[in-house]
Amino acid sequence: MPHIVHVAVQTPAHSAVGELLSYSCDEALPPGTLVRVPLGKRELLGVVWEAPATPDAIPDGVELRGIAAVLRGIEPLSLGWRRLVSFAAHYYQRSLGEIAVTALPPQLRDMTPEQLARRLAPPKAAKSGKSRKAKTEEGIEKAAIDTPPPPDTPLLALSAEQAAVFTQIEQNPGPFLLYGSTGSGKTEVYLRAVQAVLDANPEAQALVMVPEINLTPQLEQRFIARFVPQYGQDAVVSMHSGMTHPQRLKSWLAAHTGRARIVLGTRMAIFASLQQLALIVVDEEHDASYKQQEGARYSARDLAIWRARDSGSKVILGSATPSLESWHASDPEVGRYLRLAMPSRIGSASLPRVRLVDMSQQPRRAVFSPPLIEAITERVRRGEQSLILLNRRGFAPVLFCADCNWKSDCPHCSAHQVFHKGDRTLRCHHCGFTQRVPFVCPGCGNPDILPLGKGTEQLQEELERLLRNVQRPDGDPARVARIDADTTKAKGSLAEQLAQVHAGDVDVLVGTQMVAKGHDFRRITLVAAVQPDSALYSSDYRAPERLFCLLMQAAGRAGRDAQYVQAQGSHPEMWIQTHEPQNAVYTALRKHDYPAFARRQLQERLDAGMPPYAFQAIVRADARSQEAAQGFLAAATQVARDAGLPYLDEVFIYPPIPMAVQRVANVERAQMLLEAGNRSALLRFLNAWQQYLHWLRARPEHKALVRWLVDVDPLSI
Ligand SMILES: Nc1ncnc2c1ncn2[C@@H]1O[C@H](COP(=O)(O)OP(=O)(O)OP(=O)(O)O)[C@@H](O)[C@H]1O
Ligand SMILES: [Zn+2]
Repeated sequence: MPHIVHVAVQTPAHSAVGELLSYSCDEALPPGTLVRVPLGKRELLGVVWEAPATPDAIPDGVELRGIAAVLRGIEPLSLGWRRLVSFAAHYYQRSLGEIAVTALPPQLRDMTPEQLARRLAPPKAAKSGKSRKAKTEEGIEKAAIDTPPPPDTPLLALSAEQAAVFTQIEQNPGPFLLYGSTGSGKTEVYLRAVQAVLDANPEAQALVMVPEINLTPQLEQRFIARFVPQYGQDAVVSMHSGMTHPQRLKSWLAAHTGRARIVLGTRMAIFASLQQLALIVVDEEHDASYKQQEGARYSARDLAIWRARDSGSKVILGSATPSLESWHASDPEVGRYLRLAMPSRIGSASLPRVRLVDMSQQPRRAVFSPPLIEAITERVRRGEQSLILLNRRGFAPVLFCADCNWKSDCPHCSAHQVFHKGDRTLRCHHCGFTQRVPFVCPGCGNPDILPLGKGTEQLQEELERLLRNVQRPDGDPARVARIDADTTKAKGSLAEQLAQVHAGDVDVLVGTQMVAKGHDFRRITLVAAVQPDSALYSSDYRAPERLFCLLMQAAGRAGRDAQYVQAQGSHPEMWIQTHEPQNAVYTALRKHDYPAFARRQLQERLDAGMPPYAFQAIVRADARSQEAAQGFLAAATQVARDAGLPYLDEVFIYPPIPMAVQRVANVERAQMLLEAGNRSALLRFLNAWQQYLHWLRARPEHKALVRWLVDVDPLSI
C-alpha cells in the first residue's frame, strides 16, 4: 500500500496553497528527507515534514501524485532544524515551505538525484593544476588553499576582564550579552568560548555570526588561524551570499554532515543544519543587517536566542552598543540574559576624547570647520591616520537650478537622484535609475545647475584640496582615500582598499558606515563625523539609537593600539560637527556613556509604550496607486473586525499611511502599524488574519495591488 507523505514545498508566493502538500510514495520516508515533487508542470525541491510510519489508506476519491525522486545521500534534516523552520515560519508569518527551501543551499533546488550523487562522490585523486582552479573559489577555500597553512598564533594571555567573562560563560547557561567596549577584545572571548565547546565534545559545532562578512575579514582570519591548524581545513566554513552556489553547497554539506566544526556566516547561517550545535555567537548583535529586509523578514539574532534554547546550546550576543532590546533583557531586574561587561580596552588604551564643534560658530557653509582641518593636518604630519564619516555616498544628494527650482528628481520614485561626479551620472539610490548629468537645466536651459548638500565624493575632493600642501613624515603629499558602496563594487576591492589603510598607504579615509564598524585599525587616532545631525530629525523612533550606535562604533576605530598611541605621543579624538551640541545623544557620547543613553531611551520607550515594552508588526501594501495600497490596508482592518478575529481587542491597528519614501520604481507604498502589549496576542492575531489577507488579495476590487507583506518586529517604521 502506498504511503502518504506531507511535504514542505515553496509554493508561489501568497498563493492560497496550504502549508504542506501531500504525495504518495512507495516507501516510508523519514521526516526531514529531501525529495523532488511535481507541482503543476514543474518539479520542485521539498522536505518531507510528516510521514506516518505505517502506510495510510488514501481516502476514496483522493488522488495523490507520487514523489518524483528522493535525494538519497543526504541524511534527513533533524527534528531540531525542522522545529527552527516551523518556529520561524509561524513567527514571521511565512509558509513552512518557503522558509525550509530558502534555508537550503540554492544549488540543491535544481539538482537531480544523479547530479547530487556525482557531487557527493569522493573526489578523484588531485591532478596537478587543481590548486589553480581552487583559486577561483573564494572565501575560506581561497585563504586555506592559496596560502600555506596559517601558523598557530600564540595564545594571548587573557586580560583580567576577558578571563572573568570567560569564567562566567563557562559556569552559566546564558544567554549572555557581552557588553564590551570597542577594542576590549571580544573576539578573543568568542575564540575561547568556541575552543571550550569543541574541546569538551569531539563532535560539537559552533555557529559564529557577523553582520557582513566582507566588512570583517580580520575576524574570519582569526578564526581560520586559530582553528584550521587544530581541526583541519574543512573544520571552518563560511556561509554568506557573496559565495558561489557550489561553494555554498560545499559549506552546507560540511555543516550538515558534521565535518565542519565551526560555521562563520551572516544572517542566513542561522538556518545552517548543525546537528551537534553547542554554541552560537552573534557578534555586533545590534547591527540592523541581522534583520532580513525582504521575503521572510526574520531576525537572525532573535532566532539565535530561540535556536540556542531549543537545542540546549549556549548563545553569546556581543556588542559595545547593544540593541535596546538586548540591553533591557539583560537588565538584572529583568534577568532574561546574563550581562557580562568588559569596560576597558586592551592594553590600557583609552577611548578617544569626544569633541563637539558647534557649527553655528563656524564659517557658514564650511564642510570642515577650521579646527578640524588643523587637527587632521597635524595627524598627517605625524604619520597618523584619520577617518572621516559621512553616511551619504555620491557627490551631492541633489542637483538644483536656482532659476526655475528644477531638482534632479527620480521620475520613478519620490526621491532625488544623487549626483555622482566621478562618472557624471544622476543615480536613484532607490530604484537604480541612472542618467547622464544634463549640461543645462532640463527645466529652463540655465547652464548653471548646482549640487546641493554633500556626499562622500565631495568630501574626498574637498579634503584633497584642503590638504594639498600637507606632507607626510616621508615627504610625500597627504593621501586621501574613500571607501563606500561605490568604490567597492568590484569583488575583492574592499579587502584591497582596507589592506591599503592597514598598510599605512592612506592618511585620511573618507567613508560611510561601512568603515565605522568592526575594523581593528591600528593607526587611526582621529575620527570625525562631519554632518551627523540629520538623523536627529528623523520621524523613526529608533533613529537616535542608530545614530548613537554609529557614532560610538566610529569612535571605537580611534586609538585602538595603546603602544602606538603612546609612542606617537598622540591623543585619540572623536570629532562631531553639529548644530545641536546640547543634544542628549551627543552629551552621552561625550562621556562614552552607553548605559546613560540606554536608560534615557528606555524610559522614553516605556512612557510611549514602544518596544521593548510593546510589540509591533507592520503590514505593507504596494500598489499601482496610493489609494489602492491604502484601500487594501483599510479593507484588511475591516475584515479583521467583521470576522471578529481572536485577540483583536489586544491589538491596536493604526490607520494606513504612505511610507516615508512613498513611491519606488513606480509602485506606491503604504503601511499600517500594529501594536500590542503582549507578544503572543499579536502573533495569534496575525496568524488568524493571514488567510483573510490572502483571500482579500484575490478579490477583484484589489486587483491594483502588487503585493502585501507582514514585517514582525520591524526595525524601521
Ligand atoms: N588578551 C589580549 N592580549 C593582547 N591583545 C589582545 C588581547 N585580546 C585582544 N587583543 C587585541 O586587541 C585588539 C582589539 O580586539 P577586538 O578586535 O576583539 O576588539 P572588539 O572588542 O571586538 O572591538 P570592536 O567592538 O571595536 O570590534 C585586537 O587587535 C586583538 O588582537
Ligand atoms: Zn528611482
